[in-house]
Amino acid sequence: MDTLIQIRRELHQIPELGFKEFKTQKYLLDKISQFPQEHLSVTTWKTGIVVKIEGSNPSKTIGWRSDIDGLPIVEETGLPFSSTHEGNMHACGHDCHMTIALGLVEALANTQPIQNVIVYFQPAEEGPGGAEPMVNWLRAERPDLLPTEMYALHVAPEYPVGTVATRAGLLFANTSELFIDLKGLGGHAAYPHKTRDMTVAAANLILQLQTIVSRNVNPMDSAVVTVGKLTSGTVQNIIAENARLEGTIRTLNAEAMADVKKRIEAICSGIEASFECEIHIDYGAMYYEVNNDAEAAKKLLDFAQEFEGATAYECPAAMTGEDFGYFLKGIPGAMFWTGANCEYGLHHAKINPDEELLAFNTKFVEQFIRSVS
Ligand SMILES: CC(=O)N[C@@H](CCC[C@H](N)C(=O)O)C(=O)O
Repeated sequence: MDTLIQIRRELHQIPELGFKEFKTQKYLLDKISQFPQEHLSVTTWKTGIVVKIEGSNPSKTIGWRSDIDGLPIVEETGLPFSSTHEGNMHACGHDCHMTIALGLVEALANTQPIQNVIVYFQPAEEGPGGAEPMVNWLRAERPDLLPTEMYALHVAPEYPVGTVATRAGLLFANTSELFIDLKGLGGHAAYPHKTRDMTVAAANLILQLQTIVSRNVNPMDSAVVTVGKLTSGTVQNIIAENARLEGTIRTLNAEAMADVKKRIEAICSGIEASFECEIHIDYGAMYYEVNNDAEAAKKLLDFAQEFEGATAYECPAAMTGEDFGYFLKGIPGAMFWTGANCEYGLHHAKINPDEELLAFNTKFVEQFIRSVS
C-alpha cells in the first residue's frame, strides 16, 4: 500500500479530541524521528509539535500548519480502517491534513529547502481552540519559531481532487460556540401546573433563536445561529427540570457577532420571564475569522494554475470556522480548500475523503512551499 495512504489510515483509527491527542502526538513524533535529522529541530507544545527545517540560504521562514484533533462522532463509514476510539472520528479531514504535513516534513528533510520552513501540528482546532494559545506561546517563549509567511489547507468534500480553492480577504467566518443551560422545576408528568417544564422552554427558545437570522440580521449581510444539540429531562413521565442547548454562531465580522449575542441574551431574558426559569449562557471558544492576505492568496492561485492536475478556483467565503485565523491575524498568509471528492460533508459520520488527495497535495504543498521566495 502507498505509504501516504497507510499513514492516513493509521491516523484515522486513533482520533482524539482537542488537547487529548496523546497517541496522535506519539505517532507523529515517531514518524518524524525516522526522517533524516540533519536539518530538523523538533519542539513539542502541549499535544502539538513544531518542526523546523533549516534552509540552505534562507531570507525568510515559511510556515505550514496542520490541525490534529478529531470530533466526538460515532463513525458510520463501515471502512476496514474505521476509528478504534469508540465515539470519536476524524470527520473533518485532519487525518489527511496530518498525512500531507508529514509528507512535507519528509520531503524537506530529504532535500533541504532554500528558505527555512516550520511545520506546525496544532491541537484542538475543533474546540476549545489550539491556535490562539499556540500563537501566544510562540510570541512569548519561542519567537524564533514564528514564520514570516504562513499557509494551510482544509479538505473540501464538494470539490474534485486537485481543486485549489481560495480567495483574497475573508475565507472563513468569525465563530463562537454557544451553550445555554435552562433550570426550571421538575415533577410528575400528570401535574404540569406544579412544574416549570424546561423541555417546553427549550423548544420555544430554539424557535425564537431562529428569528435572529431571519428578523434581526440585515438581509444583505450573513450570519448563522445553529443549535446542534438539545438535551432535557430524564424519562418519559417526568417533567424536565433542566435543559441544555449546544450550538454555534457564525458572522462575517466581529461587530455582527456582538449584535447576535445581544439578541440571544434578550431572547433568553424573555424566556426566563415567560417560563419562570433561570438561564445561563456560556459562549465557549471563539475563533477569529480566516482573513487571507491578498498577495499570499494570489501566489497560491497562480501556482495552482500552472501545477499539473490542479484546478485553481477563486471561491466564495464560507461560514465554516477555523482557528488558523489566529495565525493569520499577525502573519501574512493564506488558507485554501483542497478537493476531497466525497459524497458526505464535513462533520458527517459517513465522510470518506478520496485518498487520491494525499499524493496530490503532498506534492502540491511541497512544491508550492519551495516556490515561495
Ligand atoms: C472546518 C470546520 O469545520 N471547523 C469547525 C470549527 C469549530 C469551531 C467551534 N468549535 C464552533 O463550533 O464554533 C466548524 O464547525 O466550522
